[in-house]
Amino acid sequence: MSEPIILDGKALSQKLREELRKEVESYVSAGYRKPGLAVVLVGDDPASQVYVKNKINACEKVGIESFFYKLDKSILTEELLDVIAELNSRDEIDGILIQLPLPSQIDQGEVILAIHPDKDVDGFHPENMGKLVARMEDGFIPCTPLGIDLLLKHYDIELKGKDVVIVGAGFIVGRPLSLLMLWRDATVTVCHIHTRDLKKHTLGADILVSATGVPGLIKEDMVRDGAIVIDVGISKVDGKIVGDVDFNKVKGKVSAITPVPGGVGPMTVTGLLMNTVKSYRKRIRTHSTSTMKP
Ligand SMILES: Nc1nc2c(c(=O)[nH]1)N[C@@H](CN(C=O)c1ccc(C(=O)N[C@@H](CCC(=O)O)C(=O)O)cc1)CN2
Repeated sequence: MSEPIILDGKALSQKLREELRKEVESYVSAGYRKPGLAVVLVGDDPASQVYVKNKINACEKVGIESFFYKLDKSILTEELLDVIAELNSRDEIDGILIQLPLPSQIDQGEVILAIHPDKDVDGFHPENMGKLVARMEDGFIPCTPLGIDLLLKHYDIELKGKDVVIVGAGFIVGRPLSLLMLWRDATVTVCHIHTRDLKKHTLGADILVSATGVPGLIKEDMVRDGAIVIDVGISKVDGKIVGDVDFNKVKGKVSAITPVPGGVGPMTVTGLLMNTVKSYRKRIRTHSTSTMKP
């Protein structure tokens, strides 16, 4: 097999973020306020701290103002709901991001329901998940599925009629991605912890997506010759960031593959920026008198 195409999420992110930066700049030059994103981190999980820092830095580069809330790990659901109610009511905030996972005493479902669907730039609120099912363009698509879709589109990878196999049925990636791939007219299989013969399914994939966080789960003999492999996993092994896919062996068999790092991860952050600007565009159109600079 010849060398695979490396699906470079870092390079595509740079291009898309530059386009967003120019768009934001044009609104601000026309007298509008900057877009605003509230970033809420509860507790001190080291990986979450890194992701939040990356998101805040990325916001700054495209001209989105971020409002950072660092809350104590012992905070109660009701206290977090109060913070969200305040963020829902603030005009200068277009998007609310609650970094997941939350500490175990917090009711994650209640928290997601409390975010106003128009500011739910993570796309996790049932109204936005419903819009994904209903194929309504005005909803927010969760950031990792959105990032994967943009990456596939950029590399002209056709989805219609393709067999897409997703390993991992989590709330953040696997489940919403399955809906998005259906929207794109793919034939979708979702494998999970109770799947009996994982290899039987993965070998049937034209496009294989793994989102489990189990390093090295996807081995060479589980991938069909010429398949496209999207690795969403991020784990640390011996101080190195690795994905779910045994990259060095699998890359010899496939036609295209995402690296870790530098593949889906940066596209997740780009998806968040795109959703925030999408919310901003809509909100400055509907509240243009109150959002114009004096
Ligand atoms: N509210 C949310 N919480 C979480 C989400 C989410 O979409 N919304 N997704 C994941 C983590 N995540 C975003 O928050 C995320 C993970 C990884 C990356 C990334 O850029 N990874 C880099 C490597 C970064 C490193 O140095 O560790 C890469 O792959 O190149 C961005 C975002 C869980 N929580």
